[in-house]
Formats: sequence, structure tokens, C-alpha cells
Amino acid sequence: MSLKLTSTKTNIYEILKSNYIILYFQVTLQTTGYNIGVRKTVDQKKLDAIYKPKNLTIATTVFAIGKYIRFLHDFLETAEKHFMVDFKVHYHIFTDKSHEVPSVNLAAGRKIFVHQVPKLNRWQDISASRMQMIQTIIEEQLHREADYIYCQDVDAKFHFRWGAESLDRLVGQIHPWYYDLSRDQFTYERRPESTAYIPPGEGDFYYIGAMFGGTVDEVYKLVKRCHENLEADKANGIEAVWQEESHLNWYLLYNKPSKILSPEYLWDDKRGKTNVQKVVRLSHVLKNYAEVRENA
Ligand SMILES: CC(=O)N[C@H]1[C@@H](OP(=O)(O)OP(=O)(O)OC[C@H]2O[C@@H](n3ccc(=O)[nH]c3=O)[C@H](O)[C@@H]2O)O[C@H](CO)[C@H](O)[C@@H]1O
Ligand SMILES: [Mn+2]
Repeated sequence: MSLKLTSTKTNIYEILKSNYIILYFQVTLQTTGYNIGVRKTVDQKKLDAIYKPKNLTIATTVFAIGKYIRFLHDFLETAEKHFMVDFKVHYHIFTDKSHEVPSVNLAAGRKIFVHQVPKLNRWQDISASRMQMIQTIIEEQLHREADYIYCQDVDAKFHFRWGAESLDRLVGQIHPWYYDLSRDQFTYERRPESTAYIPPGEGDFYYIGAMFGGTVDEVYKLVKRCHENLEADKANGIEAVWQEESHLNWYLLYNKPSKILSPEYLWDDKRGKTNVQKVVRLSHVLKNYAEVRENA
């Protein structure tokens, strides 16, 4: 499906109202109660019936480093209730505390893989280093073992069904704090010295770094390029304003996602309830930054 998101529209609602909506938004609009631009519905049960016989393996990467190990239990337990239920899911957990990975009852066909990694000193580096580690795990293992991959933050809980409707070649996730802001308010990297630079007036959406996905091949291209750009910036003594999230936004501007998930696929408990949606499928939990982060 071709995307034409490079319009000069400045507000997501305008984009949604225009003809540039991708199929999923229409579904999302239906299922959430956004009543803009709904043209077509997709029956989620029918979609499941299409995807299930394909016997897919969905990998998800989750980092639980330092104190973030505390979020892992709820993430996994709620994922078992709501995330790609009845699919083969491989959780790839990256942690410096392998022995503290909680035991959670997994449904048949679902597995946990634990990868021991060192703890870096700055939260910015921990977050950004995910790009490189995902690249490596795809090279070493996932290219053989998985069809799709999601890369998710651990400090979140599932609350509602998240299914095959989210699968696509390259999937971006609209940031829950930016869906109703105009493009000039997006916190893209604005210094031309950074490889994540996005000039004023450009940009489709502000994507969150805490969730992206797609086929293993597409995600590989994404993480490899973001890792290269992070390294190039480091060599030039510059760190993008929101680290890997800035690089992800750059990548998805110039490599359009084939599906964009609405904020119901990653909400933020801090935003509480709003009247724009009926359903929250996954949501960031409240956390005390000063307490959980290494160098806050
Ligand atoms: C809702 C919100 O405002 N999100 C922003 C915030 O994300 P967050 O505040 O959600 O970032 P975060 O602290 O959750 O870090 C991202 C992820 O890195 C991992 N991790 C991080 C630190 C650590 O000590 N151990 C560890 O394992 C863990 O998987 C975590 O979920 O900051 C990011 C910048 O990086 C982005 O700007 C996000 O948009
Ligand atoms: Mn987070």
C-alpha cells in the first residue's frame, strides 16, 4: 500500500481527514471511537483467520536493565493475556540480571530467551544501545527464527487485545503526547550537525521510540541505519535530543512505514483517560524517574 504522508498538513486530524489515511487508521478509528475519516472496517476475527494458518513467529525485544527489571513481570504477565494471543511469541529479554528474570506461565508455543548484557552508565546510552543490540540479535538468531519483530519498552502493561491487525512490513507508533500537536511542535532533532536532523516544515508524525516493528528484514534495515547514525553522531560529539527516538523519527520520515498504529497501541498512564479513545491496549506505567534511572 503506498503512503502519501508528505503532505503539508500540520495536524494529525487534518491528515486523518484527508485521503492519506492508511488502512489501519481506519480500523483504529473504528475501534477507538475517533470518528474522523472512517471509511472501511476490518473484521479482526477475519484477519486472525488469515494470519493464523501462516504459523508465524513474532519476536519481541524487551530491555530490562538495572532497576527496570522490576517492570518485567507485569509486562510479561499482561502480554500473555493480550499480546498476539494464540500466536507463537518469542520474548527476547536483554538484561544485566538474568537470574532475576521472573518466571511467568507461558501459553503453548511461546518462549522466553534471556540475553545477558552489560549495564551502561547513562540512561540515554541504555536506551540508545537497543538499536545495536537488536541489530546483533537479528543477525545472530532472529533472521532464522522469526517472521515479525516488535521492539518495545518494558515499563508498560497490556490492557486489551493486541492482535494480527498490527502486523505489517514496517510499523510505526504515534507518540501518545504528540498525536494532537502540530508538526512544528514535534521534538525532532533540529541541529543540522546531527544525522537525525529534520528540517522545519518536514515530518509526518512524531513516532515514539518505545514501540516499532515490522518484518525482520525491514526492522533490520531500520536498526542498522539508526545504529550507524548514532555512531556517526557520537564520532562528531553530538547526541540527538531524544537519542534513538530522534533517529527513529528521521528513519521513518524517509522510509515510510506501511502501517502506523494509533496511540491506543501505546498510551501513557500519565495522560489518564481522554475522550479520543475507547480502548487502551498497552500503556506506559507511572514511574519515578529519579528512582529508576541511573543518572537522572
Ligand atoms: C512517554 C515518554 O515520554 N516517553 C519518552 C521517554 O521514554 P521513557 O521515559 O519511557 O524511557 P525509559 O526510561 O522507559 O527508557 C526506555 C527503555 O529503555 C530500557 N531501560 C532504560 C533505562 C534503564 O536504566 N534500563 C532500561 O532497561 C527499558 O526497556 C525502558 O523501557 O524517553 C525516551 C527517550 O529515551 C523518549 O523520548 C520517549 O518518547
Ligand atoms: Mn518507557
